[in-house]
Amino acid sequence: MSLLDLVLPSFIESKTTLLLLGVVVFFGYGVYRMLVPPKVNDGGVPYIPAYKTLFWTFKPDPSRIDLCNNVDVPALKHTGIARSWLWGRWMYKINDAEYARQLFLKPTVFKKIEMQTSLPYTFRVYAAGANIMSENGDYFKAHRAVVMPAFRRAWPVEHFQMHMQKLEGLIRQQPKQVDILNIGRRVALDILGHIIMGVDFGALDYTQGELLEMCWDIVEAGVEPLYLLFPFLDKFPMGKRKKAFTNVKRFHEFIDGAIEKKRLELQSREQLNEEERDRADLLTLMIEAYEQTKKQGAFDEEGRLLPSMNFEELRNNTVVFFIAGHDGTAYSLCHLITELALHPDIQQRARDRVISVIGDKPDAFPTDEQLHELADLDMIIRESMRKSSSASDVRRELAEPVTLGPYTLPKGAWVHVDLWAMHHNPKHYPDPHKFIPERFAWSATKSDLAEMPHEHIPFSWAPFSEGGRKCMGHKFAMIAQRVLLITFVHRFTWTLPKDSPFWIRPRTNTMGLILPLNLKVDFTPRH
Ligand code: HEM
Repeated sequence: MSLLDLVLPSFIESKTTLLLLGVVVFFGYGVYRMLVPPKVNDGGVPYIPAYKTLFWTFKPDPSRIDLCNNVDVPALKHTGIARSWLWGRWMYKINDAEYARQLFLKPTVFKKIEMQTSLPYTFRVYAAGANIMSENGDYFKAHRAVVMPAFRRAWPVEHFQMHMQKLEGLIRQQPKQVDILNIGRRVALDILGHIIMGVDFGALDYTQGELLEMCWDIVEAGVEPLYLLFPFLDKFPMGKRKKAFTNVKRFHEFIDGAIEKKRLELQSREQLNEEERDRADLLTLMIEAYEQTKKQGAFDEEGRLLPSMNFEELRNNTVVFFIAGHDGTAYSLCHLITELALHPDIQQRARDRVISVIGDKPDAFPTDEQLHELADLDMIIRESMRKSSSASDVRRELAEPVTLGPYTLPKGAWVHVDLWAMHHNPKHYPDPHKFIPERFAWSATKSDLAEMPHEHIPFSWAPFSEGGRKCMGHKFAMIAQRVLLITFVHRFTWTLPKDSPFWIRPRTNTMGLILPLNLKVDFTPRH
């Protein structure tokens, strides 16, 4: 009789030991799967060891640029594609614009990942359920029929003026060591509250504290790297995470109330005219389109009747506008301020240009025409969004096998364009770590595609994604950044404190939407 025969029976008899053994096998298999990706007949796509991603994600003092430089760009250098561990699974990561082009332009093959079926228990699904961002095919078209009319509009400067004045006042009160993330989030929330729902969140006035806290708690929970890497943890929300789930419930109630109020207002009045439409908030326009499609149905390009959207989905889309819109806008503003603090010469050139158009009176603010005339400032914004894209990636699921260069990826695989790695791919952008707005000089002209120089590779700049599923708020987000840039260079000069760690490299989180960590800036009023 061997030693094993003696030990094993008594070992197995104990239920606790068996349970423990089960847990060890379960987690052991999980760890093994993280270290060794399952074999796939894809033509030999290389893989990035998961421990590397984990190390650069969770190391103290993290930075997305470190993850990009030390893991993504070297791994993708020769192939433009590699397998990577994210969202609790292996997926394909790409940073070659030619591969990205296929993903952007073939939405029926590179489908949106329907989170509510693939990872139904996650915070993201709890917060935003089925919405325009997550749907495919006819369901996406049904959402688009209701959402799109809200975005077919102009964005007059009057939408921004009051918020910019408040922001200016706030900085003037205490111009040194300004916490940029904090003010970026405040201004984004107030602007978005205004344009999405016509609600004043009072973020720049430091009023409405509870509502604000609730929104920020949700926003923070959405970019928590631990849950982005290991989504199964959302099955057991505890502590801070549990509080975030509760806050989502309260936020839903708040939005439901606002929708109901607006519906009643709309019922008691005539249809909106053109001028009212340009001033109306997105929710009002969306409810108008929703009521119309409920009465008359929504149809696709071939005249086929589309499924109808329900009330909950109307709310989900409002939540998505807040989550996607607030974070993207806030963090892009932060990155823009950082780049101009690091590059005083470019800051001054922008200032000279702005003064040449709007003058230098202390309260000068651009008119709509002047805003249009200053479109050439977008090259600074574009370069900032290239160097520090607030969205770090764009993910899709394959509806059928796809060939990318020498590789064939199987049906069902998840593929994501790593925007950071693509925007720092030296093949597309020589000296990718340098801030050179002139790379985008061609984009200042009206017919930008016609003016695009041959060396600029189409689709290599995609902070808003591209193709049929490009960000619906992209025009608004570009204008918001232009207005902020104009206001800031006109009213202030600014720099980083001497001891700022950002002089050496930016400190940011590493997954999801990318935001600066502990960034402080010193402002000096010009008037
Ligand atoms: C600088 C700010 C912003 C950035 C960087 C940004 C980025 C993005 C990106 C990368 C996507 C594509 C996601 C994907 O394909 O998986 C997207 C989609 C979307 N964004 Fe934005 N966004 C910004 C602002 C906004 C704003 C202000 C709104 C609305 C108020 C908005 C609404 C949307 C919507 C509705 C979609 C879904 C489009 C679709 O799936 O067809 N975004 N955004």
